[in-house]
Amino acid sequence: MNSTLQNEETGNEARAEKQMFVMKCGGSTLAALPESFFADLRDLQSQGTQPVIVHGGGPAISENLAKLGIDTEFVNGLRKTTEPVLDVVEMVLAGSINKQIVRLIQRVGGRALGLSGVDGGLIQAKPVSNHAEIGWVGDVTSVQAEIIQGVVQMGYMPVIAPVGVDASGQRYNINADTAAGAVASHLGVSRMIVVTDVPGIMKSVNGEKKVLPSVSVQEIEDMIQTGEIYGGMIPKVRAAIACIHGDVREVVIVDGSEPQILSRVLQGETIGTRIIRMQ
Ligand SMILES: Nc1ncnc2c1ncn2[C@@H]1O[C@H](COP(=O)(O)OP(=O)(O)O)[C@@H](O)[C@H]1O
Ligand SMILES: CC(=O)N[C@@H](CCC(=O)OP(=O)(O)O)C(=O)O
Repeated sequence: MNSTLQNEETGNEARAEKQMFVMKCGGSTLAALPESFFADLRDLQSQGTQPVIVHGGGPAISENLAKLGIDTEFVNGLRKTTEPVLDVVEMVLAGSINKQIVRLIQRVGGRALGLSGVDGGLIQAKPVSNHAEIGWVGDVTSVQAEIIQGVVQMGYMPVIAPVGVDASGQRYNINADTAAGAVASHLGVSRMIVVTDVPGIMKSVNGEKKVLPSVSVQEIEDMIQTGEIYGGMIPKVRAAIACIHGDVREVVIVDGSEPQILSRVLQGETIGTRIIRMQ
């Protein structure tokens, strides 16, 4: 191949990657997301700003475990995952929730392709350090970014369920915020948008709850210490801190019920909470 052409193609590929962003949506929000949210995703896709979706589904997992009479427990925000729990996690995340999101995108005319971290070995994982205590919960060791790039090049929006796998074929339950942060880092996107059920990180100021427009890593650590950041917000901020060290410039936490929230964030509107890398 002539070298100018090769450079042009490499340049095009690099530009295409820059135009991707990772969007994580949590189980707490999924049911409440309006049709316009999916229309916004479709419009971004058709305009060439490619969304890569990583989703959760914690409440649906808990509901199904309860129906089956399987006890469930969280340790520091992570679900204790025994073998029977792992079966339900995979069934719900890679099955019903993943397909529900794909259908919602297709219903508004978007093109989506669902896959879990097991498919093609997309999300490689290893046991967390406290494996003996919490079972088959995984930490991400690597992400096969070329699978995501290939899906995008075929014209589909990847919709990824956070189930990981290792070389021996063992499955792992991975917190969706953690998985999304790892996907963002390995893809080298500049932005991750975390869609949840609150308008951002909130703090009480003179007895009034306010959304913080931006927070530093130190402020986050302080707010975890004081208990102002707790529960499901902890894995989000931890994933944000872990991923803003690489190519990722910012992580934005927003409320999915706000109209056209993704486009507005991508256009630079001051909305939600931005966790920005300090240079
Ligand atoms: N400082 C904070 N600001 C806003 N929400 C917080 C804060 N600390 C904890 N939270 C909790 O985090 C929740 C979002 O996490 P979670 O329920 O796990 O959502 P998701 O399903 O989107 O991952 C909020 O509904 C709120 O209860
Ligand atoms: C290890 C672990 O806790 N995994 C999560 C995976 C789903 C998830 O993270 O869903 P949300 O984004 O809706 O919370 C779980 O089992 O609930």
